[in-house]
Amino acid sequence: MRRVQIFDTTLRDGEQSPGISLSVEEKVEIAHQLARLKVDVIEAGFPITSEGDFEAVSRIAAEVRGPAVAGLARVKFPDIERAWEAVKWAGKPRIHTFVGTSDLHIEYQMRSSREQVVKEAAEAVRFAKSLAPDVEFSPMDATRTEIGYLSEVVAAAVEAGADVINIADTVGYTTPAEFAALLKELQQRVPELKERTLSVHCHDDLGMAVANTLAGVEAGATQVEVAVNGIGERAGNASLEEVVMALATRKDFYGVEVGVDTRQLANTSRMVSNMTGYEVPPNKAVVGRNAFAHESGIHQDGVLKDRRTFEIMVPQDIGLDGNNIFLGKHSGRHALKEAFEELGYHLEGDALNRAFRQFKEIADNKAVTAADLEAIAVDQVGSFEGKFELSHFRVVAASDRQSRAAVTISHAENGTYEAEAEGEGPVDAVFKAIDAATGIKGRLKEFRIDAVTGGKDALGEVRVRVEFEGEECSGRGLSQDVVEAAARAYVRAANVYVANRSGARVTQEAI
Ligand SMILES: CC(=O)SCCNC(=O)CCNC(=O)[C@H](O)C(C)(C)COP(=O)(O)OP(=O)(O)OC[C@H]1O[C@@H](n2cnc3c(N)ncnc32)[C@H](O)[C@@H]1OP(=O)(O)O
Ligand SMILES: CC(C)C(=O)C(=O)O
Ligand SMILES: [Mg+2]
Repeated sequence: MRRVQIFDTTLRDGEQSPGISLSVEEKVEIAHQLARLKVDVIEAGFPITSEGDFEAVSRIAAEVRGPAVAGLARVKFPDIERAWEAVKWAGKPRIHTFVGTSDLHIEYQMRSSREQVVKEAAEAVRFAKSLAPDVEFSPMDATRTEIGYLSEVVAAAVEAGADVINIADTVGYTTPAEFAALLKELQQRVPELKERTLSVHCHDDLGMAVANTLAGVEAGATQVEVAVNGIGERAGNASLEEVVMALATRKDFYGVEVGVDTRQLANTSRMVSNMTGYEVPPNKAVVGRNAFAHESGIHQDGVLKDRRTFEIMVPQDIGLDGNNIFLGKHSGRHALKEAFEELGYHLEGDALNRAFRQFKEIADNKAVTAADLEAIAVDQVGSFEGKFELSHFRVVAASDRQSRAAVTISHAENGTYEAEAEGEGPVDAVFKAIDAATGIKGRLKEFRIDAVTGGKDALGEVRVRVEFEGEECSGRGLSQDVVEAAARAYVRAANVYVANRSGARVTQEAI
Protein backbone atom coordinates (compact mmCIF):
# COMPACT_ATOMS: atom_id res chain seq x y z
CA MET A 1 0.00 0.00 0.00
CA ARG A 2 1.25 3.53 -0.87
CA ARG A 3 2.66 5.34 2.17
CA VAL A 4 1.86 9.06 2.59
CA GLN A 5 4.47 11.05 4.50
CA ILE A 6 3.24 13.56 7.05
CA PHE A 7 5.25 16.80 6.85
CA ASP A 8 4.39 18.94 9.84
CA THR A 9 4.79 22.70 9.46
CA THR A 10 3.30 23.78 12.81
CA LEU A 11 6.59 25.34 13.87
CA ARG A 12 7.15 27.21 10.59
CA ASP A 13 3.96 28.06 8.70
CA GLY A 14 1.90 27.48 11.88
CA GLU A 15 3.99 30.01 13.74
CA GLN A 16 3.25 32.54 10.97
CA SER A 17 -0.29 32.83 12.40
CA PRO A 18 -0.90 36.37 13.62
CA GLY A 19 -0.07 36.72 17.31
CA ILE A 20 1.79 33.42 17.67
CA SER A 21 5.38 33.68 18.77
CA LEU A 22 6.76 30.56 20.40
CA SER A 23 9.90 30.57 22.52
CA VAL A 24 12.77 28.24 21.65
CA GLU A 25 11.92 26.00 24.62
CA GLU A 26 8.30 25.75 23.54
CA LYS A 27 9.32 24.84 19.98
CA VAL A 28 11.66 22.12 21.21
CA GLU A 29 8.92 20.73 23.46
CA ILE A 30 6.40 20.69 20.58
CA ALA A 31 9.00 19.04 18.31
CA HIS A 32 9.51 16.24 20.86
CA GLN A 33 5.76 15.72 20.89
CA LEU A 34 5.66 15.66 17.06
CA ALA A 35 8.31 12.92 17.19
CA ARG A 36 6.10 10.97 19.62
CA LEU A 37 3.25 11.48 17.18
CA LYS A 38 5.61 9.94 14.59
CA VAL A 39 5.30 12.55 11.86
CA ASP A 40 7.79 11.97 9.04
CA VAL A 41 9.15 15.51 8.73
CA ILE A 42 9.21 18.45 11.12
CA GLU A 43 9.64 21.80 9.42
CA ALA A 44 11.25 23.48 12.40
CA GLY A 45 11.55 27.04 11.09
CA PHE A 46 13.06 29.50 8.66
CA PRO A 47 16.59 29.90 10.04
CA ILE A 48 17.66 33.11 8.25
CA THR A 49 14.73 35.07 9.69
CA SER A 50 16.06 35.52 13.25
CA GLU A 51 18.57 34.29 15.79
CA GLY A 52 15.66 32.72 17.69
CA ASP A 53 14.49 30.74 14.66
CA PHE A 54 18.04 29.61 13.92
CA GLU A 55 18.52 28.47 17.52
CA ALA A 56 15.18 26.64 17.57
CA VAL A 57 15.88 24.79 14.31
CA SER A 58 19.43 23.89 15.42
CA ARG A 59 18.25 22.59 18.79
CA ILE A 60 15.43 20.56 17.28
CA ALA A 61 17.86 19.12 14.70
CA ALA A 62 20.31 18.19 17.45
CA GLU A 63 17.85 16.92 20.06
CA VAL A 64 14.83 15.41 18.34
CA ARG A 65 15.27 11.99 16.83
CA GLY A 66 12.93 10.12 14.48
CA PRO A 67 11.49 12.56 11.96
CA ALA A 68 13.52 14.39 9.32
CA VAL A 69 14.09 18.05 10.25
CA ALA A 70 13.61 20.69 7.56
CA GLY A 71 14.60 24.34 7.48
CA LEU A 72 13.06 26.82 5.04
CA ALA A 73 15.08 29.06 2.71
CA ARG A 74 14.32 31.46 -0.14
CA VAL A 75 16.14 30.73 -3.38
CA LYS A 76 19.03 32.77 -2.01
CA PHE A 77 22.40 31.28 -1.17
CA PRO A 78 22.71 32.96 2.26
CA ASP A 79 19.27 31.59 3.24
CA ILE A 80 20.29 28.10 2.08
CA GLU A 81 23.62 28.23 3.92
CA ARG A 82 21.89 29.36 7.10
CA ALA A 83 19.25 26.64 6.78
CA TRP A 84 21.98 24.04 6.36
CA GLU A 85 23.93 25.35 9.37
CA ALA A 86 20.80 24.81 11.45
CA VAL A 87 19.54 21.45 10.15
CA LYS A 88 22.91 19.75 9.66
CA TRP A 89 22.78 18.28 13.19
CA ALA A 90 19.67 16.24 12.39
CA GLY A 91 19.70 12.49 11.77
CA LYS A 92 17.79 13.28 8.58
CA PRO A 93 18.36 16.91 7.57
CA ARG A 94 16.38 18.58 4.78
CA ILE A 95 16.64 22.00 3.13
CA HIS A 96 13.35 23.33 1.81
CA THR A 97 13.74 26.11 -0.72
CA PHE A 98 10.91 28.01 -2.40
CA VAL A 99 10.13 30.78 -4.85
CA GLY A 100 6.98 32.41 -6.22
CA THR A 101 6.18 31.17 -9.72
CA SER A 102 2.89 32.85 -10.63
CA ASP A 103 3.18 35.91 -12.86
CA LEU A 104 1.70 37.96 -10.02
CA HIS A 105 4.49 36.92 -7.68
CA ILE A 106 7.24 37.15 -10.30
CA GLU A 107 6.21 40.55 -11.55
CA TYR A 108 4.96 42.29 -8.42
CA GLN A 109 6.76 40.65 -5.51
CA MET A 110 10.04 39.52 -7.00
CA ARG A 111 10.14 42.21 -9.72
CA SER A 112 11.78 39.56 -11.84
CA SER A 113 11.09 37.53 -14.98
CA ARG A 114 10.08 33.92 -15.64
CA GLU A 115 13.53 33.19 -17.10
CA GLN A 116 15.31 34.61 -14.07
CA VAL A 117 13.11 32.74 -11.57
CA VAL A 118 13.55 29.36 -13.24
CA LYS A 119 17.32 29.95 -13.32
CA GLU A 120 17.45 30.98 -9.64
CA ALA A 121 15.28 28.02 -8.62
CA ALA A 122 17.59 25.54 -10.35
CA GLU A 123 20.73 27.19 -8.94
CA ALA A 124 19.26 27.21 -5.46
CA VAL A 125 18.33 23.53 -5.60
CA ARG A 126 21.77 22.63 -6.97
CA PHE A 127 23.48 24.59 -4.21
CA ALA A 128 21.21 23.12 -1.51
CA LYS A 129 21.91 19.65 -2.87
CA SER A 130 25.64 20.30 -2.59
CA LEU A 131 25.10 20.72 1.16
CA ALA A 132 22.20 18.50 2.15
CA PRO A 133 21.28 14.93 1.24
CA ASP A 134 17.60 15.80 1.02
CA VAL A 135 16.23 18.89 -0.75
CA GLU A 136 12.65 20.03 -1.19
CA PHE A 137 11.58 22.66 -3.70
CA SER A 138 8.28 24.54 -3.61
CA PRO A 139 6.89 26.67 -6.39
CA MET A 140 5.00 29.19 -4.26
CA ASP A 141 1.53 30.17 -5.56
CA ALA A 142 1.71 27.13 -7.85
CA THR A 143 -2.06 26.94 -8.21
CA ARG A 144 -2.12 30.38 -9.85
CA THR A 145 0.86 29.60 -12.05
CA GLU A 146 0.36 28.92 -15.75
CA ILE A 147 0.76 25.13 -16.14
CA GLY A 148 3.36 25.32 -18.92
CA TYR A 149 5.64 27.50 -16.83
CA LEU A 150 4.96 25.51 -13.64
CA SER A 151 6.06 22.36 -15.46
CA GLU A 152 9.19 24.13 -16.68
CA VAL A 153 10.18 25.22 -13.15
CA VAL A 154 9.40 21.82 -11.65
CA ALA A 155 11.39 20.04 -14.38
CA ALA A 156 14.34 22.38 -13.77
CA ALA A 157 14.21 21.74 -10.00
CA VAL A 158 14.04 17.97 -10.55
CA GLU A 159 16.94 18.15 -12.98
CA ALA A 160 18.93 20.17 -10.43
CA GLY A 161 18.44 17.38 -7.88
CA ALA A 162 15.30 18.17 -5.87
CA ASP A 163 14.12 15.09 -3.96
CA VAL A 164 10.70 16.51 -3.10
CA ILE A 165 8.50 18.79 -5.22
CA ASN A 166 5.87 20.53 -3.14
CA ILE A 167 2.93 22.08 -4.99
CA ALA A 168 1.72 24.98 -2.88
CA ASP A 169 -1.78 26.42 -2.91
CA THR A 170 -0.32 29.41 -1.12
CA VAL A 171 -3.44 31.55 -1.04
CA GLY A 172 -6.04 28.78 -0.66
CA TYR A 173 -7.44 29.46 -4.14
CA THR A 174 -7.88 26.07 -5.74
CA THR A 175 -10.72 23.54 -5.46
CA PRO A 176 -10.39 19.77 -4.99
CA ALA A 177 -11.26 18.81 -8.58
CA GLU A 178 -9.15 21.57 -10.07
CA PHE A 179 -6.16 20.70 -7.84
CA ALA A 180 -6.33 17.01 -8.72
CA ALA A 181 -6.43 17.86 -12.43
CA LEU A 182 -3.44 20.19 -12.05
CA LEU A 183 -1.39 17.53 -10.29
CA LYS A 184 -2.25 14.90 -12.86
CA GLU A 185 -1.30 17.17 -15.73
CA LEU A 186 1.94 18.13 -14.01
CA GLN A 187 2.87 14.47 -13.59
CA GLN A 188 2.18 13.89 -17.28
CA ARG A 189 4.25 16.88 -18.35
CA VAL A 190 7.15 16.07 -15.99
CA PRO A 191 7.42 12.24 -16.03
CA GLU A 192 10.63 12.42 -13.91
CA LEU A 193 8.34 13.28 -10.98
CA LYS A 194 7.69 9.55 -10.70
CA GLU A 195 11.13 9.15 -9.14
CA ARG A 196 10.58 12.04 -6.72
CA THR A 197 8.25 12.66 -3.83
CA LEU A 198 5.26 14.73 -4.89
CA SER A 199 3.96 16.86 -2.04
CA VAL A 200 1.04 19.26 -1.49
CA HIS A 201 0.77 22.30 0.77
CA CYS A 202 -2.72 23.79 1.03
CA HIS A 203 -4.10 26.86 2.78
CA ASP A 204 -7.59 27.32 4.12
CA ASP A 205 -8.67 30.72 2.80
CA LEU A 206 -11.86 29.23 1.30
CA GLY A 207 -12.15 26.44 3.87
CA MET A 208 -10.89 23.80 1.44
CA ALA A 209 -7.36 23.09 2.68
CA VAL A 210 -8.13 19.58 3.95
CA ALA A 211 -10.32 18.70 0.94
CA ASN A 212 -7.63 19.95 -1.45
CA THR A 213 -4.92 18.03 0.41
CA LEU A 214 -6.94 14.82 0.19
CA ALA A 215 -7.60 15.46 -3.50
CA GLY A 216 -3.83 15.80 -3.82
CA VAL A 217 -3.37 12.35 -2.29
CA GLU A 218 -5.93 10.90 -4.69
CA ALA A 219 -4.01 12.48 -7.55
CA GLY A 220 -0.74 10.85 -6.51
CA ALA A 221 0.85 13.01 -3.79
CA THR A 222 2.90 11.01 -1.32
CA GLN A 223 3.68 13.84 1.10
CA VAL A 224 1.16 16.22 2.69
CA GLU A 225 2.13 19.42 4.46
CA VAL A 226 -0.09 20.07 7.44
CA ALA A 227 -0.16 21.88 10.78
CA VAL A 228 -1.57 20.85 14.15
CA ASN A 229 -5.00 22.42 14.72
CA GLY A 230 -4.76 23.85 11.20
CA ILE A 231 -2.80 26.90 12.34
CA GLY A 232 -0.81 28.88 9.79
CA GLU A 233 -0.60 32.02 7.70
CA ARG A 234 -4.03 33.82 7.51
CA ALA A 235 -6.82 31.18 7.66
CA GLY A 236 -4.20 28.50 8.30
CA ASN A 237 -2.88 25.30 6.76
CA ALA A 238 -4.58 21.96 6.28
CA SER A 239 -5.12 20.51 9.74
CA LEU A 240 -2.83 17.59 10.54
CA GLU A 241 -5.37 15.73 12.65
CA GLU A 242 -8.14 16.04 10.05
CA VAL A 243 -5.98 14.87 7.16
CA VAL A 244 -4.50 12.00 9.17
CA MET A 245 -7.85 10.79 10.50
CA ALA A 246 -9.47 11.10 7.07
CA LEU A 247 -6.72 8.94 5.56
CA ALA A 248 -6.86 6.47 8.45
CA THR A 249 -10.65 6.26 8.79
CA ARG A 250 -11.21 6.08 5.04
CA LYS A 251 -8.29 3.82 4.23
CA ASP A 252 -10.83 1.77 2.27
CA PHE A 253 -11.29 4.75 -0.06
CA TYR A 254 -7.84 6.38 -0.22
CA GLY A 255 -5.88 3.13 -0.13
CA VAL A 256 -2.86 4.71 1.58
CA GLU A 257 -1.04 4.34 4.88
CA VAL A 258 0.31 6.91 7.31
CA GLY A 259 2.91 6.29 10.01
CA VAL A 260 1.38 8.59 12.61
CA ASP A 261 0.46 7.27 16.07
CA THR A 262 -3.07 8.67 16.08
CA ARG A 263 -3.36 8.12 19.86
CA GLN A 264 -1.05 11.11 20.30
CA LEU A 265 -3.35 13.47 18.37
CA ALA A 266 -5.37 14.79 21.31
CA ASN A 267 -2.27 15.48 23.45
CA THR A 268 -0.51 17.20 20.56
CA SER A 269 -3.51 19.34 19.75
CA ARG A 270 -3.87 20.48 23.38
CA MET A 271 -0.14 21.21 23.69
CA VAL A 272 -0.13 23.37 20.56
CA SER A 273 -3.29 25.15 21.65
CA ASN A 274 -1.93 25.81 25.15
CA MET A 275 1.41 27.07 23.91
CA THR A 276 0.14 29.21 21.06
CA GLY A 277 -2.91 30.54 22.89
CA TYR A 278 -4.99 29.56 19.81
CA GLU A 279 -8.06 27.82 21.15
CA VAL A 280 -9.57 24.80 19.42
CA PRO A 281 -13.23 25.51 18.55
CA PRO A 282 -15.58 23.06 20.36
CA ASN A 283 -17.01 21.80 17.08
CA LYS A 284 -13.62 21.35 15.37
CA ALA A 285 -13.36 18.00 13.57
CA VAL A 286 -11.40 15.27 15.39
CA VAL A 287 -10.00 17.30 18.32
CA GLY A 288 -12.82 19.71 19.25
CA ARG A 289 -14.32 18.92 22.66
CA ASN A 290 -17.66 18.06 21.02
CA ALA A 291 -16.14 15.79 18.37
CA PHE A 292 -17.36 12.73 20.28
CA ALA A 293 -20.26 14.31 22.20
CA HIS A 294 -23.80 13.32 21.36
CA GLU A 295 -26.48 15.83 22.36
CA SER A 296 -29.76 14.72 20.87
CA GLY A 297 -31.94 11.85 22.06
CA ILE A 298 -31.95 9.81 18.87
CA HIS A 299 -28.17 10.01 18.58
CA GLN A 300 -27.70 9.12 22.26
CA ASP A 301 -30.10 6.21 21.90
CA GLY A 302 -28.16 4.92 18.89
CA VAL A 303 -24.76 5.30 20.53
CA LEU A 304 -25.97 3.54 23.67
CA LYS A 305 -27.14 0.61 21.55
CA ASP A 306 -24.04 0.55 19.35
CA ARG A 307 -21.51 3.42 19.10
CA ARG A 308 -21.02 2.76 15.37
CA THR A 309 -24.54 4.08 14.63
CA PHE A 310 -23.34 7.66 15.04
CA GLU A 311 -19.55 7.44 15.44
CA ILE A 312 -17.08 6.82 12.64
CA MET A 313 -14.04 7.04 14.93
CA VAL A 314 -13.67 6.10 18.58
CA PRO A 315 -12.23 8.59 21.08
CA GLN A 316 -9.47 6.08 21.91
CA ASP A 317 -8.19 6.37 18.32
CA ILE A 318 -6.99 9.90 19.02
CA GLY A 319 -5.91 9.25 22.60
CA LEU A 320 -9.06 10.34 24.38
CA ASP A 321 -9.42 7.22 26.52
CA GLY A 322 -9.03 9.32 29.64
CA ASN A 323 -5.71 9.49 31.38
CA ASN A 324 -4.87 7.77 34.60
CA ILE A 325 -3.59 10.81 36.37
CA PHE A 326 -4.64 11.06 39.99
CA LEU A 327 -2.41 13.53 41.73
CA GLY A 328 -3.07 15.23 45.01
CA LYS A 329 -1.27 17.25 47.62
CA HIS A 330 0.56 14.15 48.86
CA SER A 331 2.11 13.35 45.48
CA GLY A 332 5.85 13.73 44.95
CA ARG A 333 8.14 14.92 42.16
CA HIS A 334 8.43 11.48 40.53
CA ALA A 335 4.68 11.10 40.17
CA LEU A 336 4.39 14.67 38.89
CA LYS A 337 7.17 14.15 36.33
CA GLU A 338 5.50 10.93 35.21
CA ALA A 339 2.14 12.69 34.85
CA PHE A 340 3.75 15.43 32.76
CA GLU A 341 5.36 12.76 30.54
CA GLU A 342 1.98 11.13 30.03
CA LEU A 343 0.66 14.47 28.81
CA GLY A 344 3.65 14.89 26.48
CA TYR A 345 5.78 17.34 28.53
CA HIS A 346 9.37 16.74 29.61
CA LEU A 347 10.19 18.81 32.66
CA GLU A 348 13.47 18.50 34.52
CA GLY A 349 15.72 20.40 36.89
CA ASP A 350 14.64 23.94 37.84
CA ALA A 351 11.57 23.84 35.63
CA LEU A 352 10.38 20.67 37.38
CA ASN A 353 11.08 22.17 40.80
CA ARG A 354 9.14 25.34 39.99
CA ALA A 355 6.30 23.26 38.54
CA PHE A 356 6.29 21.14 41.70
CA ARG A 357 5.96 24.22 43.95
CA GLN A 358 3.15 25.53 41.76
CA PHE A 359 1.45 22.13 41.81
CA LYS A 360 1.58 21.95 45.63
CA GLU A 361 0.10 25.43 46.00
CA ILE A 362 -2.79 24.43 43.75
CA ALA A 363 -3.24 20.96 45.25
CA ASP A 364 -3.61 22.56 48.68
CA ASN A 365 -6.76 24.29 47.48
CA LYS A 366 -8.38 22.07 44.89
CA ALA A 367 -8.37 18.76 43.05
CA VAL A 368 -5.71 18.97 40.33
CA THR A 369 -6.96 18.00 36.86
CA ALA A 370 -5.02 17.04 33.73
CA ALA A 371 -5.87 20.47 32.30
CA ASP A 372 -4.33 22.12 35.39
CA LEU A 373 -1.17 20.04 34.93
CA GLU A 374 -0.97 21.05 31.28
CA ALA A 375 -1.31 24.71 32.26
CA ILE A 376 1.46 24.32 34.86
CA ALA A 377 3.72 22.57 32.34
CA VAL A 378 3.17 25.22 29.67
CA ASP A 379 3.76 27.94 32.27
CA GLN A 380 7.14 26.44 33.11
CA VAL A 381 8.31 25.26 29.69
CA GLY A 382 7.85 28.59 27.99
CA SER A 383 8.55 30.97 30.81
CA PHE A 384 11.57 33.13 31.14
CA GLU A 385 12.52 33.58 34.79
CA GLY A 386 14.28 36.91 35.16
CA LYS A 387 15.60 38.99 38.00
CA PHE A 388 12.31 40.36 39.33
CA GLU A 389 9.88 38.19 41.24
CA LEU A 390 6.50 39.00 42.71
CA SER A 391 6.90 38.30 46.45
CA HIS A 392 3.65 39.66 47.77
CA PHE A 393 0.73 41.85 46.81
CA ARG A 394 -2.33 43.32 48.47
CA VAL A 395 -5.21 44.97 46.70
CA VAL A 396 -8.34 46.77 47.85
CA ALA A 397 -11.07 47.05 45.25
CA ALA A 398 -14.49 48.66 45.52
CA SER A 399 -17.15 49.69 43.02
CA ASP A 400 -17.35 53.30 44.26
CA ARG A 401 -13.68 54.31 44.31
CA GLN A 402 -10.33 53.63 42.76
CA SER A 403 -8.60 50.36 43.60
CA ARG A 404 -5.45 50.52 45.66
CA ALA A 405 -2.58 48.03 45.46
CA ALA A 406 0.66 47.45 47.32
CA VAL A 407 3.34 45.11 45.95
CA THR A 408 6.64 43.71 47.14
CA ILE A 409 8.99 42.75 44.33
CA SER A 410 12.23 40.97 45.02
CA HIS A 411 15.25 41.39 42.78
CA ALA A 412 17.81 38.59 42.41
CA GLU A 413 20.72 40.93 43.21
CA ASN A 414 19.33 44.12 44.74
CA GLY A 415 16.96 43.00 47.52
CA THR A 416 13.32 43.99 47.64
CA TYR A 417 11.29 46.92 46.42
CA GLU A 418 7.90 47.98 47.74
CA ALA A 419 5.42 50.37 46.17
CA GLU A 420 1.77 51.36 46.23
CA ALA A 421 -0.48 52.75 43.54
CA GLU A 422 -4.10 53.49 42.66
CA GLY A 423 -5.76 52.39 39.45
CA GLU A 424 -8.95 51.77 37.51
CA GLY A 425 -9.69 48.39 39.03
CA PRO A 426 -7.44 45.92 40.86
CA VAL A 427 -5.39 44.79 37.85
CA ASP A 428 -4.58 48.34 36.78
CA ALA A 429 -3.63 49.25 40.36
CA VAL A 430 -1.31 46.23 40.67
CA PHE A 431 0.34 46.95 37.31
CA LYS A 432 0.97 50.57 38.34
CA ALA A 433 2.40 49.43 41.69
CA ILE A 434 4.72 47.02 39.84
CA ASP A 435 5.85 49.88 37.56
CA ALA A 436 6.63 51.97 40.65
CA ALA A 437 8.47 49.12 42.38
CA THR A 438 10.61 48.11 39.39
CA GLY A 439 11.12 51.66 38.13
CA ILE A 440 10.14 50.57 34.59
CA LYS A 441 6.96 52.00 33.18
CA GLY A 442 4.91 49.70 31.00
CA ARG A 443 1.94 50.36 28.73
CA LEU A 444 -0.50 47.47 28.48
CA LYS A 445 -1.18 46.59 24.83
CA GLU A 446 -3.04 43.33 25.20
CA PHE A 447 -4.60 41.45 28.12
CA ARG A 448 -6.18 38.01 27.90
CA ILE A 449 -7.62 35.89 30.64
CA ASP A 450 -8.75 32.28 30.39
CA ALA A 451 -10.09 29.82 32.92
CA VAL A 452 -8.12 26.57 32.65
CA THR A 453 -11.06 24.41 33.77
CA GLY A 454 -14.66 25.09 34.74
CA GLY A 455 -15.78 25.77 38.31
CA LYS A 456 -15.25 28.56 40.82
CA ASP A 457 -11.88 27.16 41.87
CA ALA A 458 -10.51 27.09 38.30
CA LEU A 459 -6.98 28.29 37.63
CA GLY A 460 -6.85 31.61 35.82
CA GLU A 461 -4.29 32.02 33.03
CA VAL A 462 -3.40 35.56 32.05
CA ARG A 463 -1.35 36.59 29.01
CA VAL A 464 -0.19 40.17 28.60
CA ARG A 465 1.68 42.13 25.98
CA VAL A 466 3.27 45.26 27.41
CA GLU A 467 5.21 48.08 25.82
CA PHE A 468 8.25 49.23 27.79
CA GLU A 469 10.00 52.25 26.31
CA GLY A 470 8.91 51.34 22.78
CA GLU A 471 9.64 47.62 23.05
CA GLU A 472 6.81 45.10 23.26
CA CYS A 473 7.29 42.15 25.60
CA SER A 474 4.94 39.32 26.53
CA GLY A 475 4.33 37.43 29.74
CA ARG A 476 2.10 34.70 31.06
CA GLY A 477 0.90 34.05 34.62
CA LEU A 478 -1.04 31.28 36.27
CA SER A 479 -2.88 31.33 39.59
CA GLN A 480 -6.23 30.61 41.18
CA ASP A 481 -6.33 34.33 41.93
CA VAL A 482 -6.71 36.17 38.64
CA VAL A 483 -5.14 39.37 39.97
CA GLU A 484 -2.10 37.38 41.04
CA ALA A 485 -1.99 35.64 37.63
CA ALA A 486 -2.08 39.08 36.00
CA ALA A 487 0.67 40.41 38.29
CA ARG A 488 2.91 37.41 37.55
CA ALA A 489 2.36 37.82 33.80
CA TYR A 490 3.24 41.52 34.03
CA VAL A 491 6.41 40.88 36.05
CA ARG A 492 7.50 38.27 33.51
CA ALA A 493 7.03 40.74 30.67
CA ALA A 494 9.14 43.26 32.63
CA ASN A 495 11.83 40.59 33.11
CA VAL A 496 11.96 39.96 29.35
CA TYR A 497 12.39 43.69 28.78
CA VAL A 498 15.17 43.98 31.36
CA ALA A 499 17.01 40.99 29.89
CA ASN A 500 16.71 42.37 26.34
CA ARG A 501 17.91 45.80 27.49
CA SER A 502 20.96 44.27 29.09
CA GLY A 503 21.86 42.52 25.85
CA ALA A 504 20.69 39.01 26.79
CA ARG A 505 18.45 37.60 24.10
CA VAL A 506 15.06 36.34 25.14
CA THR A 507 12.72 34.82 22.59
CA GLN A 508 9.32 36.14 23.52
CA GLU A 509 6.50 34.08 24.89
CA ALA A 510 3.34 33.98 22.85
CA ILE A 511 0.39 35.96 24.09
C1 LIG B 1 4.21 31.53 1.67
C2 LIG B 1 5.15 31.61 2.83
O1 LIG B 1 4.80 31.18 3.90
S1 LIG B 1 6.65 32.30 2.60
C3 LIG B 1 7.41 32.34 4.14
C4 LIG B 1 6.96 33.53 4.91
N1 LIG B 1 7.74 33.62 6.09
C5 LIG B 1 8.39 34.71 6.43
O2 LIG B 1 8.34 35.73 5.75
C6 LIG B 1 9.20 34.63 7.69
C7 LIG B 1 9.48 35.96 8.34
N2 LIG B 1 10.15 36.86 7.42
C8 LIG B 1 11.20 37.64 7.76
O3 LIG B 1 11.71 37.61 8.86
C9 LIG B 1 11.71 38.56 6.69
O4 LIG B 1 10.70 38.73 5.71
C10 LIG B 1 13.01 38.02 6.02
C11 LIG B 1 14.13 38.00 7.04
C12 LIG B 1 12.79 36.62 5.41
C13 LIG B 1 13.44 38.94 4.87
O5 LIG B 1 13.47 40.25 5.37
P1 LIG B 1 13.93 41.47 4.42
O6 LIG B 1 15.24 41.15 3.82
O7 LIG B 1 13.81 42.70 5.24
O8 LIG B 1 12.90 41.48 3.20
P2 LIG B 1 11.31 41.70 3.20
O9 LIG B 1 10.65 40.68 4.05
O10 LIG B 1 10.93 43.10 3.46
O11 LIG B 1 11.00 41.40 1.65
C14 LIG B 1 11.18 40.11 1.13
C15 LIG B 1 12.27 40.09 0.06
O12 LIG B 1 12.52 38.72 -0.30
C16 LIG B 1 12.17 38.51 -1.68
N3 LIG B 1 11.65 37.18 -1.75
C17 LIG B 1 10.46 36.73 -1.27
N4 LIG B 1 10.37 35.41 -1.46
C18 LIG B 1 11.51 35.04 -2.05
C19 LIG B 1 12.01 33.81 -2.48
N5 LIG B 1 11.29 32.71 -2.27
N6 LIG B 1 13.23 33.74 -3.02
C20 LIG B 1 13.97 34.86 -3.20
N7 LIG B 1 13.55 36.07 -2.81
C21 LIG B 1 12.33 36.15 -2.24
C22 LIG B 1 11.20 39.63 -2.00
O13 LIG B 1 11.13 39.88 -3.35
C23 LIG B 1 11.83 40.78 -1.21
O14 LIG B 1 12.98 41.17 -1.91
P3 LIG B 1 13.41 42.74 -2.11
O15 LIG B 1 13.86 43.18 -0.78
O16 LIG B 1 14.53 42.66 -3.10
O17 LIG B 1 12.21 43.44 -2.62
C1 LIG C 1 6.91 28.14 1.73
C2 LIG C 1 5.69 27.69 1.00
C3 LIG C 1 5.66 26.21 0.79
C4 LIG C 1 4.45 28.10 1.70
O1 LIG C 1 4.33 28.09 2.91
C5 LIG C 1 3.30 28.43 0.86
O2 LIG C 1 3.48 28.60 -0.35
O3 LIG C 1 2.20 28.56 1.42
MG1 LIG D 1 2.22 28.14 3.49
